[in-house]
Amino acid sequence: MGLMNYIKFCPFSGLKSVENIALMGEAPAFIADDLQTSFSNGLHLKLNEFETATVIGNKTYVIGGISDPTSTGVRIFNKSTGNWVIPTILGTKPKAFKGHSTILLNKDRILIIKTNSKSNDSIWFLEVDTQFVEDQKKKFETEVVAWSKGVVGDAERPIVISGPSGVGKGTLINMLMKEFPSMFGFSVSHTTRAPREKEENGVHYHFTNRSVMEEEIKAGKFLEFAAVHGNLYGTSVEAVEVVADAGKRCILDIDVQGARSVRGSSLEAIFVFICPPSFEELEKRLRARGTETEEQIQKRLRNAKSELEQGKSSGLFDHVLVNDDLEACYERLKKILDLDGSSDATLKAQTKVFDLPMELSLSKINEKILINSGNDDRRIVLDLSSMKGGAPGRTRGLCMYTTGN
Ligand SMILES: Nc1nc2c(ncn2[C@@H]2O[C@H](COP(=O)(O)OP(=O)(O)O)[C@@H](O)[C@H]2O)c(=O)[nH]1
Ligand SMILES: Nc1ncnc2c1ncn2[C@@H]1O[C@H](COP(=O)(O)OP(=O)(O)O)[C@@H](O)[C@H]1O
Repeated sequence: MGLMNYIKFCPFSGLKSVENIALMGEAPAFIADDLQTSFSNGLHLKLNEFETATVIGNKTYVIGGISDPTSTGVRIFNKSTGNWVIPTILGTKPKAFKGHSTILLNKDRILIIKTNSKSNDSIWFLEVDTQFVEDQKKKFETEVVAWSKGVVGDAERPIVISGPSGVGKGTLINMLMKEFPSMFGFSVSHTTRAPREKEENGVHYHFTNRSVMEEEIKAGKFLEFAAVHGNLYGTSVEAVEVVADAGKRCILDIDVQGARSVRGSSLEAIFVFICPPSFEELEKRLRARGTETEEQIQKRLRNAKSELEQGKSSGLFDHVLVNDDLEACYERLKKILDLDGSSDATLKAQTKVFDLPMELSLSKINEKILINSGNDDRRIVLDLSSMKGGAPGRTRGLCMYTTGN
């Protein structure tokens, strides 16, 4: 068997069946960092190169093979049934990586630190028993795990803007993006409605068709979705993550149903509802925009009545703004977002990026993870005390710094 190493565990009576399974693999094996943890489970699993095993109760989560695009990258060995399970994997998984170390947090998520990586792409969480994962297990009726990327720095809360068609949401969002280009990023939704003349695919919306979007919804690609004015609209997990990746604060222009779904998610957004000064003024703006047919305008106006009722009375929104005079409304919006008097230059995030070592080991002291490098005196600390968010979005509020040389 040459290179074949085993992670060896106390030879309990259940060992035999597990050993058979372990022998099925062909690739050279590798001893995981969390050997000690695995020992306590009484198992005898063979791991492939670059795989790690983390034990939670009766289940051993084997993470790795992520450099192989055909692999799902996560498999679970259930000690009580003696079976391997390939789970449904949600969230955006990390791009191909090889070496990594893992440590278990609160029995509900595994922290994964990639070796030989940049600090801004080194921290990942595999959620195995969080509220989100539990909800999805009921929905999919399978084992479910969910990836969430760890984001260093106290990323500002995303902003959800809702309001009836023609009230001025897009206009206000454009003003924010223009004045604070490095601070805000727009969550580009998917929609089945036809593009308007000046709309660009991938910029204003990802234009798609209903059957494709329904498939993607089933596959768990969307953070939320809703049928609005006869079309499907939805925010993909990726739309929000792209903005977070760019270090920006995410703005979502979504309807009241979508706002309700986001309220129930881990996104921890600020919810703003925009109202017109009157129904007549709303109708005037919608007609003046000239982007809809008469029939579509009538439908939007009918829907506006219930949207306005829900927006004002549901308690869903943190702030309700009347868009009477545009400039005055914009100033009030900036005040809500703590932007009055701030310039874009001073707001630009300055998070220092550094390299993580080729080899590393992890230990945990209270809310701090110590990342020890094999070769140098440098010690990297990951502080989880302000951790928030999580799958299907990012895990935010992390702090990572180096000590020593
Ligand atoms: N739930 C949900 N609503 C969305 C999304 N994207 C856009 N909407 C809402 O869909 C409605 C119609 O949008 P649109 O067709 O662009 O028309 P407009 O509001 O008149 O500019 C608006 O209330 C948007 O806020 C989304 O991803 N999810
Ligand atoms: N405060 C305002 N006063 C007058 N017209 C406005 C105001 N805000 C927006 N508009 C105009 O109303 C129309 C609808 O605005 P838009 O931003 O497209 O609305 P929404 O995105 O909410 O559907 C646009 O032609 C826009 O220029």
